Amino acid sequence: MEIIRCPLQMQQWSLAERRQGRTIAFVPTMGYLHEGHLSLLRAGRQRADRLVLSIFVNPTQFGAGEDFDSYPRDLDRDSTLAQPTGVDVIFSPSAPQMYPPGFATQVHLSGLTEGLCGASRAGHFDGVTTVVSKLFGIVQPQLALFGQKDFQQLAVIRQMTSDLNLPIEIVGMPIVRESDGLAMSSRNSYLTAELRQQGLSLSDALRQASAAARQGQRDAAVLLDLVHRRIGQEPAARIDYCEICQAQTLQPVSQVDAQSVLLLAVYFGTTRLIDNHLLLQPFPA
Ligand SMILES: Nc1ncnc2c1ncn2[C@@H]1O[C@H](COP(=O)(O)OP(=O)(O)OP(=O)(O)O)[C@@H](O)[C@H]1O
Ligand SMILES: CC(C)(CO)[C@@H](O)C(=O)[O-]
Ligand code: BAL
Repeated sequence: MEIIRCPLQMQQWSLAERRQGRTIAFVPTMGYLHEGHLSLLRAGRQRADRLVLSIFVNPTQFGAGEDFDSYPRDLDRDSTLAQPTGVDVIFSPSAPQMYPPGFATQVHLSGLTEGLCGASRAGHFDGVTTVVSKLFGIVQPQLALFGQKDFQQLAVIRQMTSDLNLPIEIVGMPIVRESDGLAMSSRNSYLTAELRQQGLSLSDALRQASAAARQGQRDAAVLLDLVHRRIGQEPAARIDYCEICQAQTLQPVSQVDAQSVLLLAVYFGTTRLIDNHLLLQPFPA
């Protein structure tokens, strides 16, 4: 496994592999790896000849006052975790290598980016679409894998890839959870034991709403009320958003059907956690 820091060197590596007729799968991350990331890597390993992981805490997708400075970073730890999955290259550039003086381009997607995380994190998705466009240009993958935990991000990347005619297959992967249901996230490392316990209310609320929907309750307002009441039991919880949306358009719905997804973002103290579930699918045990 090689660690490459220079974008040009990464691109040359990829172009050489492609000239040899080899396919490249790509998993973009911000590092501090957990089983969610590793599941993407294992799936990528099975689907292509070469596997590239990027680790880059992208400053442009963090707003003022967000956790860019405190975001966990540990490349040695990440290398140790990534190696057994069969990663060929970890691409880990610095911010000045990605955004040298004079950098002036922004990729902006309208519509899908406007609600949910886009509404509460101004400029976030411009940062994501711009950096992912750059990473795609540098890594030159045929395939890129993203987690459904970042449901809106996956929808945005799919549309961007289609709108820009990028010859890259976007693969969405299921949410990996801890045994008690908490969705894995690098940000879980911020939580005290007490806040982590309260954070379980996210998956618990999704589970309860899914059970109610599958038992026949299709009124979105009733299901959202159930979620508010469950999360409201936690003293440190502050709901950022709680919406039931159509999975492709991300527009709110009033009646639940097979395409309805319940999306949550909740602060526990200063830590913001996200989670979601397609309501009529059984919630994982
Ligand atoms: N629990 C998970 N299951 C599946 N995929 C995940 C999970 N958590 C993150 N991913 C995916 O890993 C990729 C990289 O995400 P990122 O590095 O931001 O990790 P994260 O743990 O979500 O961090 P954060 O704390 O920023 O939410 C994204 O495609 C994301 O959807
Ligand atoms: C896709 C991504 C790596 C872009 O910085 C990031 O948003 C993430 O980790 O989900
Ligand atoms: N997983 C999305 C990256 C972010 O929160 O900025």
